[in-house]
Amino acid sequence: MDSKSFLDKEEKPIGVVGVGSFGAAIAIMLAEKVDVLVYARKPEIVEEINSKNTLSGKAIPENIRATTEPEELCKQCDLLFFMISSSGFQEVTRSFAPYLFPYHVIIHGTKGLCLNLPEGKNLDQMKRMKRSQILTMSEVITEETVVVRVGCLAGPNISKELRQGQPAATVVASKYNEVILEGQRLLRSDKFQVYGNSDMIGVELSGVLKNIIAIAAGALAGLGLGENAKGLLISRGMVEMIHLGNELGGSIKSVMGLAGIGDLVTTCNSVHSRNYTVGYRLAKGENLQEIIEDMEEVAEGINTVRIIRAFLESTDLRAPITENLYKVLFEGVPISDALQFLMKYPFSVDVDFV
Ligand SMILES: NC(=O)C1=CN([C@@H]2O[C@H](COP(=O)(O)OP(=O)(O)OC[C@H]3O[C@@H](n4cnc5c(N)ncnc54)[C@H](O)[C@@H]3O)[C@@H](O)[C@H]2O)C=CC1
Ligand SMILES: O=C(CO)COP(=O)(O)O
Repeated sequence: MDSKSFLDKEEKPIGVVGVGSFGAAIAIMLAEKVDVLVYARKPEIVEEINSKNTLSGKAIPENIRATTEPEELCKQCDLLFFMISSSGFQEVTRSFAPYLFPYHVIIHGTKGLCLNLPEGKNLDQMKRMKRSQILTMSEVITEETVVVRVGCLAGPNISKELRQGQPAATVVASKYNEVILEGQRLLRSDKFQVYGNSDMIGVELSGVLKNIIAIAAGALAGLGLGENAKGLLISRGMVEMIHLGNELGGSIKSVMGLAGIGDLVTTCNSVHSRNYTVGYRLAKGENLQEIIEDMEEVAEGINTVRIIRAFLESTDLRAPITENLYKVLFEGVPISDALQFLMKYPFSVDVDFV
């Protein structure tokens, strides 16, 4: 593979928007090959990176520089990795939009959903939602900017493990082959494998939907249940992801790949997963509000459960794990009752999706 970028003869820095846990891990991996310019909204983070070459007190490569200015990032970089949690994604995308041109490429790493609701409406008021009212992050980018070549990054990528240099793999998905090739060129290393997939929506949805099942897996662990129960949850969770992903516009095949079943197994087994941790703490008796207030980072699955529950109301589809988790999270149903309901649910066909 050509070691030069398809974007420009001269290698420009690569932009990383957001240096939370995942953004920092990706910026550090990119810095092994190219110069990196990161955007952070807090001046003290930018100051720390530029003056000390550290982030939260930990050393980072010298070729990572930082700015608080979207305009500077867009001027200096042709390719930007958007690594913002879904709650801030629309706002940040809008702040970049005036400086983006059709030659820019954006690859995002966000495993959440945004909403496209009429003026003045919010999720609390929406009992049911149509697909057109739900946006994946690639849809946000396409809606808010003139950028055409959009991609996403999803897979079993617990950032703590990536920062430790442990082996892992991811999927770069895009309708545009050059976006996939560029993602592979920039991220692939002896420790990091990068697969390509042209079903971007399916890959995005896989990363989004597995968070629901990861919360449920944490709850099972918190209840002290064993590996048989987890095997049941993961396999039924995968079936639920397949049907939901398909209804939302993704391909079944993507759920069966690294971004689907791969990430599902990882997050359902990792104490480093925020979503798993939410479920675990709920099962130990804490309430959701306490957990959210106490967590520094976002567990995307909580909001995803609400959005998917409202989406289900506009379809004939049943998603028993999601529906029961909604009752646990937002209607005060005890986890043990939800589990009993699932044990009695008339699942009968093992494989009904091929
Ligand atoms: N941490 C992980 O292991 C992985 C996380 N992800 C996904 O990546 C996304 C980000 O996750 P983390 O980095 O872990 O979260 P985080 O909470 O550590 O970082 C989120 C970043 O978004 C920025 N941000 C949020 N709202 C903003 C706003 N309105 N304006 C400007 N900046 C804003 C924050 O400042 C921060 O830099 C999530 O969707 C998550 O599901 C994906 C794979 C692995
Ligand atoms: O998606 C992840 C790893 O692939 C991270 O999961 P959490 O958001 O649950 O920490």
